[in-house]
Amino acid sequence: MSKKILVLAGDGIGPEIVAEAVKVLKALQAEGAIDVTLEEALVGGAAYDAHGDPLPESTLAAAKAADAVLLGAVGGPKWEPLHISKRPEKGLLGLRAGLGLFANLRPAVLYPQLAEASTLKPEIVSGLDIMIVRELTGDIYFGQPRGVETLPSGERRGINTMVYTESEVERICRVAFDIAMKRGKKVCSVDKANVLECTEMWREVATKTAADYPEIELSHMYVDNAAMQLVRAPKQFDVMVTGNIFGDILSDCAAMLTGSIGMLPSASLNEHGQGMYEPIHGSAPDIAGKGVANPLATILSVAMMLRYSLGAPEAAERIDAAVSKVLDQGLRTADILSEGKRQVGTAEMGDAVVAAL
Ligand SMILES: NC(=O)C1=CN([C@@H]2O[C@H](COP(=O)(O)OP(=O)(O)OC[C@H]3O[C@@H](n4cnc5c(N)ncnc54)[C@H](O)[C@@H]3O)[C@@H](O)[C@H]2O)C=CC1
Ligand SMILES: CC(C)CC(=O)C(=O)O
Ligand SMILES: [Mg+2]
Repeated sequence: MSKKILVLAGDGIGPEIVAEAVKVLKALQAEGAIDVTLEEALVGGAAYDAHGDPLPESTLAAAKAADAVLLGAVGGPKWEPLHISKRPEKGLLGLRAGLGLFANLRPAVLYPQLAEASTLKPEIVSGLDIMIVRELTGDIYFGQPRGVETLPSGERRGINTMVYTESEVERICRVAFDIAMKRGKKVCSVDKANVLECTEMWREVATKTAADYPEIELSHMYVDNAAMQLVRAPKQFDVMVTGNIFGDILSDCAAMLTGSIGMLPSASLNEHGQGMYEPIHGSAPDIAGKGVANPLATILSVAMMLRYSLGAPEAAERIDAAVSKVLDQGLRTADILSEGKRQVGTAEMGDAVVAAL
């Protein structure tokens, strides 16, 4: 039975990097390694331009009907003047909420070939393999009340609210504990329990949930310390579990441990195993249209898709191996270029991965 993949290229570098990931999918399809049907739709700024809505009903319906969604990125300066309800980012958040994608998995792995591309000393990052588990449908990104009001004095007041229920915290912690059971059995829960009551509850629920996982070594860390520790000694971490906004920030921070944000894939899963797969970076308007963006995070997101949602682990392994092989060949996009390596553009990097499958 052919698996349906909805392809949402989005804005900025999104179409460029998604085109390379689609090349990989089509190559595997052509040799019969996978059986997938690709459908395209608009999301983000591209959808707003065409339909006046960053997440048209037709796109959300197609996403709900798909076995998996591949998303490039959304956003850009063109749409920044829009009311926030029409911003491209609302399309992305609407997909996450609409599909119930509460569990965002962000692996930060340093390929040995990129040790010199990291801004940190090789001995600090070599062998790095962290999984950041980010809760994706709660927190201040979705909390109410929110917005900007005008006070009687005439000045404006902006408000956003960090909100979590015990069940939302328990649910994401169980995802993290289950993942850790297949890794190093260590979970660091990141919060700001010394200031924010919401995350004080987070810490209590994480501790309570861990009682069901006696083999898991659970620790807790305040988010400011966690950001520093990620740079100081990142290999102390196995699995990190945290809320939406802290996970957003810490995963970009972790990106630089791997050499570039252009290397980090992600999987966003709901309770039914359906997922949306996207690089953790954005639409990179500063390099959009130049053909220089690194497509590897998006290609590695396809490997996560094949592993987590499409039941094709062998094909996923082939993609991971092909990426490693291309790096062994010395090919580098500008963001991961180092002395003695050959610079290639987005399309050439995608072609090289296809040839290495
Ligand atoms: N999932 C999504 O769709 C996300 C969307 N955004 C949106 O993207 C737009 C730009 O946001 P920024 O803060 O600039 O973040 P960004 O992640 O797009 O770019 C940050 C920096 O990383 C570089 N970069 C990102 N991806 C790269 C790649 N694959 N290869 C080489 N270099 C890469 C960019 O050139 C830029 O210098 C905004 O509209 C923002 O809202 C931001 C984050 C995630
Ligand atoms: C619109 C943003 C929440 C996207 C983002 O920064 C992310 O998901 O990492
Ligand atoms: Mg982010």
